[in-house]
Amino acid sequence: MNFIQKLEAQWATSNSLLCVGLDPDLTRIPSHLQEHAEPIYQFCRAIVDATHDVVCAYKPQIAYFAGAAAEDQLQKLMEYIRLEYPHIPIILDSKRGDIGSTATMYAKEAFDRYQAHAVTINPYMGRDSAQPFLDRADRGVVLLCRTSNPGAADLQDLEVDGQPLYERLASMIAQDWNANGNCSLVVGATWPEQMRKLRKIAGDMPFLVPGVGAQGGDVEALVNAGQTANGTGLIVNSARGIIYAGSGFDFMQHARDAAIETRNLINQYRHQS
Ligand SMILES: O=C(O)c1cc(=O)[nH]c(=O)n1[C@@H]1O[C@H](COP(=O)(O)O)[C@@H](O)[C@H]1O
Repeated sequence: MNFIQKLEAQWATSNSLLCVGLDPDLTRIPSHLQEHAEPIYQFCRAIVDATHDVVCAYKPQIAYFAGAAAEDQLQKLMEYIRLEYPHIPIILDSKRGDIGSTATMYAKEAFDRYQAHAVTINPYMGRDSAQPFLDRADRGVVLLCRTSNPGAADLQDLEVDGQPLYERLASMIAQDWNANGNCSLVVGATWPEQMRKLRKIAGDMPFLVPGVGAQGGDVEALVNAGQTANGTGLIVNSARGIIYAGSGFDFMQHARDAAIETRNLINQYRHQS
């Protein structure tokens, strides 16, 4: 089963388009976990156990692990999820992008070392920088297109022959780079208008949509703009809004409640398949 098939199966069985972002900041992890030998792993594992039946995917962000010299805890977490919840796709968020020979090593890192089902990459270095990832037909390649941050327009909206660069990129990916059918696009929740146009360009290609919760994206607007005809097509990511919903001994329950609330809000605006 390739990444897209796995995602489609999980969309259907979970009835959820919610992806919980695993961005474990040591300064925000509940104090009772701080003394543990592996606080980041313990925190993320508890969040996963509390939300596994509410999500379509998990997205660990590598910087939160690498910045704390805790890549071993990321590896352990990925193993845990694969073993306990093998049906849930894991998208490793590492936004890699480099010349082909180095990109080959980054693909190895994501798909062989961490055994991620999919990885985020930055495609703005061009096709050859994405190729080592695209060649792994069984894995997903999630390419930055129109990002959620306030500065997204600075470069991504520059016009090329009268069309914004991010739209050109989306067409290129849909018509050419997606030969193995393993591509998805990152489209920020904060830009529903742009998302609507991208949905027309990209057909049913899945969109990873960060920016709800802490970044304030409008769930109704994004679901209306980005869902496909069967009411799927979206991996709606929220990290801080869910994982830090509570900070005491019962942080898992608060995370679960926040995840259920976000899933239900998303579902409210979905077409019925
Ligand atoms: O690739 C991403 O996941 C990503 C792309 C983007 O355009 N904006 C964005 O926020 N992200 C990531 O999505 C997560 C958002 O986290 P919260 O704002 O806490 O929900 C972070 O891990 C970001 O690195």
